[in-house]
Amino acid sequence: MILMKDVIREGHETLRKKAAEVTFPLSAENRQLGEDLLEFLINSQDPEIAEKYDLRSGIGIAAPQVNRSVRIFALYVPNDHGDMVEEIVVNPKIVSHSVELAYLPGGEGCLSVDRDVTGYVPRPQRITVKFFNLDGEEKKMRLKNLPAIAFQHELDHLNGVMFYDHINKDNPYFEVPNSHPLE
Ligand SMILES: Cc1nc(NNC(=O)[C@H](CC2CCCC2)CN(O)CO)c(F)c(N2CCN3CCOC[C@@H]3C2)n1
Ligand code: NI
Repeated sequence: MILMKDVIREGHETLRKKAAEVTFPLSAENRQLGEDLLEFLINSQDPEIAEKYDLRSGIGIAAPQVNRSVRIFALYVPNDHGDMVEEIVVNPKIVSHSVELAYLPGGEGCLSVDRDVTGYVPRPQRITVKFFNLDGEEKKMRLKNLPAIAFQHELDHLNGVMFYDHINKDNPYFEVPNSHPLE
């Protein structure tokens, strides 16, 4: 199982690399990696397991964060209806996105960042994405609000981008035009 000791922290060069696409059929290790990433999120949201193994709670985690520079991440995040978006995402692409932006009023954090970095991270509020599952089947999905923000945060990790790269340097709480806080 993935533990916090396996999560690399800012300053590690892998976090700033562009991760490589994977080919199908997946190697046993890449399949196992995808499963381990999702298992970490589920464990991290279970109060007993999280406490027992000292896990920080997560709704997303990307392979580069455990020092594997491949285009795989996992999501385990509630949507607006409280249903869990539970996905192992391989070779993702955003195919279209809304003009409207959204941001978390409390800002974002990151399992690879051991400090509070304040400020709004404006991202498209709605996205249409394509990716493959572990079996190489292509999936197309429309996401909005928290699942959309999480997907984009994880996709950033595959491109060596950290959430604070998006924060306005001059005014971290700048209300980007046409952006809405997610309550
Ligand atoms: C917003 C939030 N961020 C949590 N952590 N940070 C993360 O997931 C980082 C990724 C997120 C940061 C902003 C968008 C993506 C990890 N990142 O570094 C991966 O690249 C949470 F844990 C969390 N929730 C709300 C839902 N709750 C359901 C019940 O269980 C607890 C859970 C807590 N919401
Ligand atoms: Ni992160």
